[in-house]
Order: sequence, then C-alpha cells, then structure tokens
Amino acid sequence: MSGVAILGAGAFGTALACAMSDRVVTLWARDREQAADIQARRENTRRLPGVHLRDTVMVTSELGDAMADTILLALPMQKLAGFVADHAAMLRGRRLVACCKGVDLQRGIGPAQVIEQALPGAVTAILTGPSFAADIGRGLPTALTLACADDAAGAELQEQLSAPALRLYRTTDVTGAELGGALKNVIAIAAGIVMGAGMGDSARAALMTRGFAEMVRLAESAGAQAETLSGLSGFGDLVLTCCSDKSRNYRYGFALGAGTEFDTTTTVEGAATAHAVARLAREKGIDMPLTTMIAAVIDGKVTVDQARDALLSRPLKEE
Ligand SMILES: NC(=O)C1=CN([C@@H]2O[C@H](COP(=O)(O)OP(=O)(O)OC[C@H]3O[C@@H](n4cnc5c(N)ncnc54)[C@H](OP(=O)(O)O)[C@@H]3O)[C@@H](O)[C@H]2O)C=CC1
Ligand SMILES: O=C(CO)COP(=O)(O)O
Repeated sequence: MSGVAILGAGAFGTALACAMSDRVVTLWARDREQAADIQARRENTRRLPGVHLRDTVMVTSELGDAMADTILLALPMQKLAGFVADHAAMLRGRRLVACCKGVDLQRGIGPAQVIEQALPGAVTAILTGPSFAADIGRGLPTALTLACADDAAGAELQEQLSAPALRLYRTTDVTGAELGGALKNVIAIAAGIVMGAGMGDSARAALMTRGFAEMVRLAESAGAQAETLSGLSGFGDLVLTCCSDKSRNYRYGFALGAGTEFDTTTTVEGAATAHAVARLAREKGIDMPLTTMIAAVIDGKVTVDQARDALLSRPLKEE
C-alpha cells in the first residue's frame, strides 16, 4: 500500500486531488451517488463546479478503497473528531495530514491534537496556508505550509505532496501553523463585517493589523513561534482571506455587516472557532478584543455598531 488518498470531496479535497493528479490519487466522498457522479463526469458539480478531474483521480465512496500510506483529511474542523474516532481502526498506522482550519469547539484544540487524541502515536501533519480551492483546482500556482513535529516525516511528506503548481514549505511548529489557519478565519469574518458595514479600507487595514497581533499573542501563549505566524499559514492566509470575496468567512462577515442574507449551509470555519478561541482567551487571561467581539456579533449579543463603538473606545495604549 502506498500513495495518497484524500478523504472529503468538498471544494478543498477536490482541488487537492486535481493538484496532485500528476500521479494516481484517490478521492473519497461519503455520499455514494456523489462519488459515482464525480467519477463519471470528472467534475465535482456540487462543491467545485467548472474544474476538470484527470483520469488519474479515482473517486470512491468505499472508505476501504481509499486507504493509502498518506491520508489527507479534508473535512470541516468540527467534523474531524467524530470522523477519526469512527474510523480509528482503518486510519491507524497511516500518516495523517489534516487540511482543516479551526479549533474544535468542544475540546478547544486544533486538528493535530484531535487526531492524536483518537490515535495516540500517529504521525500527524497539517497542510495549511493561502489557497482558494478554485485557484488550486484551476492549476494556479500556490504555496502552502506543511507542518509536522517529526521533521524527518515532514520532509518525506513535503516531497510526496508537492506537485507542479503546489509548492510546500516545511515547519515543525504545528501549533503555530494550525493556529494561524484557525485564527485568520475569525479576522476574515471581522474584515467582511467592516467592508459590509461600509467602514472602509483603512478600517480593514487597522483591523487586520490588530487582528494579527491577537493571533501572535494567542499562538505564543500556546508555545508557537511568532515567525510561523508571519509565514504562509498566518500572515499569508490572513491577507488572502481578508481581502477577497472568494473567501466564505469574508462573505459571511460581509453579510453580517450589510445586514443581508447568507446561506447557512456554507462552510464558515471562523464562526465556531471564534467561540472556541474567545473561551480559550478568557480561560488563559489573554487580551483578544476582536475575537471576543466577533463571537458576540455572531451570537447577536451586540450589534455591528455597538462592536465598532466598543472597540474604538478602548483605553489608549502603546502599539
Ligand atoms: N475551500 C477552500 O478554498 C479551502 C478550504 N480549506 C479547509 O478545508 C476544510 C474543508 O473545507 P471545504 O472542502 O472547502 O468544505 P466544503 O463545504 O466544500 O466541503 C466539506 C466536505 O466535507 C464533507 N463532510 C462534512 N461532514 C462530514 C462528515 N461528518 N464525514 C465525512 N465527510 C463530511 C462534505 O460532504 P457532503 O458534501 O456529503 O456534505 C464535503 O465533502 C475546511 O476546514 C476549510 O477551512 C482550506 C483551504 C482552502
Ligand atoms: O482558507 C481558505 C483560503 O486559504 C479558504 O477560505 P474560506 O474558508 O473563507 O473560503
């Protein structure tokens, strides 16, 4: 057994399958009809329409047929714990690369720890960084971070998962990489709110900068290195997601700011993560005013105007 399998045929899993289709790669969808449809049409019309899958991408709904030595888990963050617990026997002994961005709401931990709790001793890694599925799927150049605490295993994964248009950088700072990816989604919601409410580009730049300060503060308190947050998985993804309406987190925030409807079935990782992180910040005594305010706006506990006024009237301080 060798090779790569991607579990989760959402937008990102499908895009990664496209990027790695210079070799045979397996894509697993939980829905039998959807798997058959993607396999026959060579297109995931539900999650990534308009992107063609080469014949080297094998699509299946049989999990047993999607087992390889390296497994990419491309599921929403809040579904990861249940999935790895349900399929622990099948996943044991494989290298597991989490591709999701977020903090588990119930457990207050990131994807690597979620996997390690279900599968103690597993080789786990994180694949994260600035990358819209639509861009990757179209073969546009993308650079991502591959984080693995075991540097030798990380180097092997870096070689194995790099592809012609997908350039992977490596780090052993798993906590920094996963917190960068998780927290930038919360700030992207905030950036969307700012733009949706018409507060302007300058306000967005201020918010991104102060949001980045919060990201570094929390990550350092969790043992991460500040430089990791300045890399692709933190700063890189923050810029991408706060400045593009291709981002679902940004679009969700925009709808909150503009007071318009938003499709609640859309995957918006920053919403649950805002609550998980606001709780962590409270417990650890870390000052995270933006994240805390975003969680309150999402819950409808404060309005966008109240949030703006409260943030602007905080005591003046050094930068
Ligand atoms: N889209 C993007 O541009 C990027 C996304 N990511 C990250 O990738 C992760 C996945 O996002 P994305 O692919 O976009 O999300 P999508 O909403 O496009 O797809 C989610 C996928 O997960 C499947 N799924 C949901 N719940 C379960 C479950 N319990 N068991 C098995 N499969 C399940 C869905 O299946 P079904 O269709 O049957 O509901 C669907 O295939 C997120 O953490 C996101 O932050 C990272 C970088 C870029
Ligand atoms: O993480 C992403 C880009 O790097 C995708 O962002 P959204 O989940 O907000 O669409």
